[in-house]
Amino acid sequence: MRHALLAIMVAGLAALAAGVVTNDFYLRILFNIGIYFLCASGMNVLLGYAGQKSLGQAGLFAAGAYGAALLTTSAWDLGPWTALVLSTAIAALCGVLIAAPSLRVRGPSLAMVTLAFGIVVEKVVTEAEVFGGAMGIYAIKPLTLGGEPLDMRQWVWLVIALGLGLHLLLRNLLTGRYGRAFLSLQADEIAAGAVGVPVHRTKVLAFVIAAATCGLAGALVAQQNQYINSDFINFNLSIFILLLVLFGGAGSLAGPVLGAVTLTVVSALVARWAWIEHFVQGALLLFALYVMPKGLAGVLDGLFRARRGEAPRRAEAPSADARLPVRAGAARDTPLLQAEALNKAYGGVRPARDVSARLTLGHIHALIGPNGAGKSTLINMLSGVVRPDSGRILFQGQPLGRAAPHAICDRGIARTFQNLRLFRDLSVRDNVLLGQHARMRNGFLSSLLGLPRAWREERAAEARVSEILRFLGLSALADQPAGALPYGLQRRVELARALATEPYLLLLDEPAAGLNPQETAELGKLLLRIRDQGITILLVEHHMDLVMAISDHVIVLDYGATIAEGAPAAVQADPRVMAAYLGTDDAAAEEASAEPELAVRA
Ligand SMILES: Nc1ncnc2c1ncn2[C@@H]1O[C@H](COP(=O)(O)OP(=O)(O)OP(=O)(O)O)[C@@H](O)[C@H]1O
Repeated sequence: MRHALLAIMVAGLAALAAGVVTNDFYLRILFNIGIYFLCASGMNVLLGYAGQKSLGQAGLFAAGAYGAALLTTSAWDLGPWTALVLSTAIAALCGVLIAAPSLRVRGPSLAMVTLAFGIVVEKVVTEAEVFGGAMGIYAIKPLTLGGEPLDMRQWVWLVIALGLGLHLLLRNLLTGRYGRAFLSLQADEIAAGAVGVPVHRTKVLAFVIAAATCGLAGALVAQQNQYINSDFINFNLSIFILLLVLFGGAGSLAGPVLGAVTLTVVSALVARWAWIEHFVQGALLLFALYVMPKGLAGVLDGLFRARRGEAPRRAEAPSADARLPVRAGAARDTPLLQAEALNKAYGGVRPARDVSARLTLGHIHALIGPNGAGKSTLINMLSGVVRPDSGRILFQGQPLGRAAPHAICDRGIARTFQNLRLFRDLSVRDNVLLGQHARMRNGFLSSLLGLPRAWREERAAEARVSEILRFLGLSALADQPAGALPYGLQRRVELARALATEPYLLLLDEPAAGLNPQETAELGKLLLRIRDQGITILLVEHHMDLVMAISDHVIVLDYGATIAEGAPAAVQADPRVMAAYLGTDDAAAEEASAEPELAVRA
């Protein structure tokens, strides 16, 4: 609420300034700030939150501008307000187009593809007859109020109103499950999918939001000027939009406004020396990247944070009375999971050879084997991160087929990773809330509009997450960035995040790796409590003491094949298992079988 009031106050002050200013030059600066704010707000979602680097935003600006131009001047002859809405929609559709490559390429490659998109659009609008060639399109209908075209002051008020509306809508969206989902993409796409975030869909959404706001800005500029030509659409514009976000503060709600105000004013100051303008932009980009990587918003935030001081970093003991949120309705008449004859090969390496496994509801199953035996590969196949070459997996009697990781998570299989994959810059609470992503039912519109349903879902998810944090003894660390915690606690946060997906089956890839003996013993107790709350566990582990102490059933892999399975004691005494671990030949294995008390160790 405080944020909304502040935003309304800032917009009110800007509107007041527009009301008293008489000079057209200053009104135009205010108009430009509004236009660039619109572009930057959407770009902030794409770059600052979702972490997708696009250098083609000028192409989307063009889609909106030329959309409005053609819709109001050609045979369609639409009204200017209808054209404004439709051209924004056209730009949003182009956003889907530009999002397509992002599903395949990342980082610099994505930047190159989007750059190519911008250049192609620039070429097309310069050359194609339909866009008026280099001359552009004239006599675009301006927006009207009561039949009269808006005057400059009214244009400024309009962009301020649109900017405020957009800011409040995006704030609703970004402070809830969608904002967290965008941030998770930026941090780690594999982990995002594993906790239930639909990676492709969320990426496309970010591109569409950025495209729609750029398109809206383009349409407004075309309608205000009443003409558009290819001079407006150039690579500099794409860079400028990028700079607005980087300089203002990527990933901060205040970033776009700080960027738009500062850079528009600076541009206006140096506008009369064209050669300096580009130089200043380049210098500001370098300055933003090197000196303040989190932009102006980051600098201001840092000042406030320094005053607030640091919070404690100690975990408390897990709370004995906390209860995990558990999904009802696990099928009891079939095995929880059945893997049948799974095979996987990477060139000559075959980490899965006809692997079959059967997991029973309410048990702790351990998956053991020497290094490189194929344990992580099996976990990856069960969680959809890796597709088996052949074989099938049935979960609660239904085949998983080619389901994506987020869909598998949604069906009730959660996982942790051998090499931690936390969202390091997010707080512990947000990491765990991301686990709730697929359990929350508020859709895009209710989140964007901040409807009561979205608030209720958010509060309910927060309550469940608090309970999970209590269960694991992490409550005191909820507001700490996950990446700043000691390693053992980071492992616990990853476990909390997986539990937040409310799984039937929890796949744990070496959860005790890097833990000291005391932490390992605590982990063992926690896993037993998790099982007792009805969650089945498949545990990949090298700590044999832990495996033997808590498992109900052990599966042993060697060279991608199952060599033994059964109760822990029986498996421990199995000569094939000892041979695999000790690297002995058959004769030695026979000999070893005569000494059943020999402990199996990794
Ligand atoms: N993406 C990949 N590309 C090529 N080879 C791979 C890939 N993933 C796994 N492998 C190989 O498959 C084999 C099994 O790897 P996996 O990580 O499943 O073993 P593991 O039993 O989990 O081993 P560890 O206990 O050391 O973690 C290894 O030889 C590994 O190098």
